[in-house]
Amino acid sequence: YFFQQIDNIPGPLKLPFLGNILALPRDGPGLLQIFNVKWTRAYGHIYRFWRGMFPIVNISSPSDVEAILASQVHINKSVTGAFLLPWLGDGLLLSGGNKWRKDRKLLTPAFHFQILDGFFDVFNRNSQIFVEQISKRILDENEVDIYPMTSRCTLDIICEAAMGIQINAQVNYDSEYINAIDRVESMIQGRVNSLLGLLPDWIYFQFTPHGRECQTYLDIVHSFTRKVVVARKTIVNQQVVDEVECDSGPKKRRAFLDLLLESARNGESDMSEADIINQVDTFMFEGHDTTSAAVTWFLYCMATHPAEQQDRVYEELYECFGDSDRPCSLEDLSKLKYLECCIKESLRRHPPVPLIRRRVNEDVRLSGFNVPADTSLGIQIYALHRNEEFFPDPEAFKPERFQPDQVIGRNPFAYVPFSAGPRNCIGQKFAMYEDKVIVSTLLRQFRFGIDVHRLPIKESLNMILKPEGGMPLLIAPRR
Ligand code: HEM
Repeated sequence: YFFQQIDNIPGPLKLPFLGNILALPRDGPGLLQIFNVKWTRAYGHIYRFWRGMFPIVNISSPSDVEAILASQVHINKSVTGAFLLPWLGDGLLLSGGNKWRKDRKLLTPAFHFQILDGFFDVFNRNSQIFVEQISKRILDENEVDIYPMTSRCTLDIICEAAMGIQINAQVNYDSEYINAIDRVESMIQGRVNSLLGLLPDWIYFQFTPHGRECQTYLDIVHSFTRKVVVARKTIVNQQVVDEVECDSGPKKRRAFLDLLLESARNGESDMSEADIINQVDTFMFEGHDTTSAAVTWFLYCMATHPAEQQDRVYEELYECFGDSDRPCSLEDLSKLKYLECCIKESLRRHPPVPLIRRRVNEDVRLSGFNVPADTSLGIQIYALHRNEEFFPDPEAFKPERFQPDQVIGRNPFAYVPFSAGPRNCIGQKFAMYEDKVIVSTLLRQFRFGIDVHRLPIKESLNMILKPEGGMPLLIAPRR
């Protein structure tokens, strides 16, 4: 019954046992094209393919996306999420059922509006260091690959804001952790879409060179996060907790990690040390790699549209800040309406999370097909955001699509860069504030351009949508 229902859904011809695995390209740009462009054009907004004997159904129409994301039933991750377990464990991103519900409830207060207000000094200080690093680099480099720099800036921010630890990755540039994360991500992606994905973990990690190399990088990542937890635990045990001024007077800023450590210490949660480390691995990854991709693609959009959109954003910033170098506040952000439209349009064209994975918990009808329980689903945000019915001329960068009058009446599930429904991004507000502070600080100081011979920069399908080969930009000081 299961196989028959799946094969009712259109999709590419499959081979016995191997399914379509041999048709999948090895490289990220190739994978992005085949899933989001080639197969979506050939078979429509719902299609199936076979990873060996395991079927995967990819969807990209707003009504199907709504049926899954808005549901309280289909909240578990698909079996392909299991490939991430050796890295992230069952932290918030991968856990399911009651564990996920309990953890989500515990962690939500760490991202409350009033708490986020207290992080502006962290956002501003690190953005300023970013400006200083760029200023140094442009003294003797024509082009600057901005991507590794944004990764270090966002890593510094998540470590300080959420973990309460300063690691100064922007200044001490050689970050073994960032390099290891890059390798782990692309090796996992390489495994999922190749014959290696058909091997169980114990064979893959012990007996294949690919698996052994991946394990080396996983060890680097885990030893880094363990150090972060140990360092913060020492501080929390000494009762040294940062204080910040909030509207309602001085308030304790409870770094996300403090919340985990304190609730475990006071017996308010049953989180073991291993559980805490899984959450830290999850938030360190989700909290820095996504925002760094968002900032990088935004700067790409500005660099490729210098005269119209970039100048208009600068004028808006100038109106708000004039010539001053003062830090950016929450109140300033509410005035930067055009900047917000540009950020949203950049998140549409280049969604940092291009694919969400779910397991269907009970039979569901999608686009007229019965999709049986236990099917692995891929929600293709990248293809969804390029649906011409909702976004005509989808490849064009048109920030006006997000002006209030244009948004009215648009299906809210046509645009979901932060996902939606009960398992939406817990860090959405944090990410938007951080993104706005970083890019507004950079654009107040520099004008961004790009050598036309570099165009287009290819997008690579990984867990995060990354620029293939980096993001070399031409950067000139404004003043
Ligand atoms: C522009 C930046 C960001 C984007 C585009 C983004 C996008 C997303 C998306 C699409 C999901 C759903 C993933 C899925 O269901 O598989 C998600 C989940 C999540 N995000 Fe983000 N994210 C961003 C920033 C952040 C930040 C800054 C944090 C932490 C501080 C964070 C933490 C998480 C966590 C923990 C989840 C899992 C939530 C759950 O399943 O309950 N994200 N994010």
